[in-house]
Amino acid sequence: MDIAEKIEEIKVLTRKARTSGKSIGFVPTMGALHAGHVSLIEAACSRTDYVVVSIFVNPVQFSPGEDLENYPRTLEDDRAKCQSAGADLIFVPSVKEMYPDKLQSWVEVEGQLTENLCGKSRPGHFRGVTTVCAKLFNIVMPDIAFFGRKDAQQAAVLKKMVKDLNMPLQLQVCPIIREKSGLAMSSRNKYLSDKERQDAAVLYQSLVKCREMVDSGTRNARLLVDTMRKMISNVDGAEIDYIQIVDPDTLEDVDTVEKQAMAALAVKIGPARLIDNIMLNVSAAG
Ligand SMILES: Nc1ncnc2c1ncn2[C@@H]1O[C@H](COP(=O)(O)OP(=O)(O)OP(=O)(O)O)[C@@H](O)[C@H]1O
Ligand SMILES: CC(C)(CO)[C@@H](O)C(=O)[O-]
Ligand code: BAL
Repeated sequence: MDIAEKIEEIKVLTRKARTSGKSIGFVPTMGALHAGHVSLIEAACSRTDYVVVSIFVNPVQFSPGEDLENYPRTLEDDRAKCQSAGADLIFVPSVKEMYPDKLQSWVEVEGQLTENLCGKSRPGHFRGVTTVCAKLFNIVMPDIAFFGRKDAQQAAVLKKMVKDLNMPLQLQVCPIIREKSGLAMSSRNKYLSDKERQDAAVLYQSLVKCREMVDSGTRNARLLVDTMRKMISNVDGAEIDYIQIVDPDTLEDVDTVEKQAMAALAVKIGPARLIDNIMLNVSAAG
């Protein structure tokens, strides 16, 4: 496995793989890798011949006051995880390498896709994500890029960017990997104390309850959200940012669950703002 800090090195190595007939898989990350990231690397290895992982804590997707400085950085451990998952190349650029001059060109997806859900409390966040992903896609030129469904809004926004701008790659969205308690794996779980980590299991429990209610016939989104809100509010100190039922493709709010929908939430538990979601399926008969 190679590790490179410079864009030029990545271009040379990926060109070599491409000219020898290999398909290129790409897993963009911000590091502090866990089993969720490993599952993306494994998916990439199973579908493509040469797998590139990027590790870059992208400053332009953080707002002032967010956790940019404190974001966990665990490069040695990350390198070992990439190697054992089967990656071929890790790209670890510096901020200077990615943003050598003041950035004047941005890629932005407009509308509810970026304004609803996390867009409300993280203005500018998705513009930072789409811009860095556009840059990374231009550097790596992958055939397939792999993203996790935990960040479902990010995946929906990036799909729209790729479609709107005819970017020559496919996106594959992979399942959420969870801890035993059901808590979605996340680099930010490192901020949680043992007690907070136990408390945070309520997020998935509330999503499962929501899905069970839909399975047994509840269609009213307000009732679903109220039930989840009550469960989460029982945890001392949990601060709800949002709990919403949305269309999984457009991310527009849904009042009545008549076709497939997504329950999504963001909740602060102690110092960590955590997100999670679940698909709600309505059978033709139901
Ligand atoms: N539990 C998970 N299961 C599957 N994919 C995941 C999981 N957690 C993160 N990913 C995916 O890994 C990729 C890189 O995400 P990132 O490095 O931000 O990790 P993260 O754990 O989501 O971190 P954060 O705590 O900052 O949200 C994204 O596509 C993200 O959706
Ligand atoms: C896609 C991404 C690597 C862009 O910085 C980041 O938002 C993430 O880790 O999900
Ligand atoms: N996992 C998405 C990156 C972020 O929260 O900034």
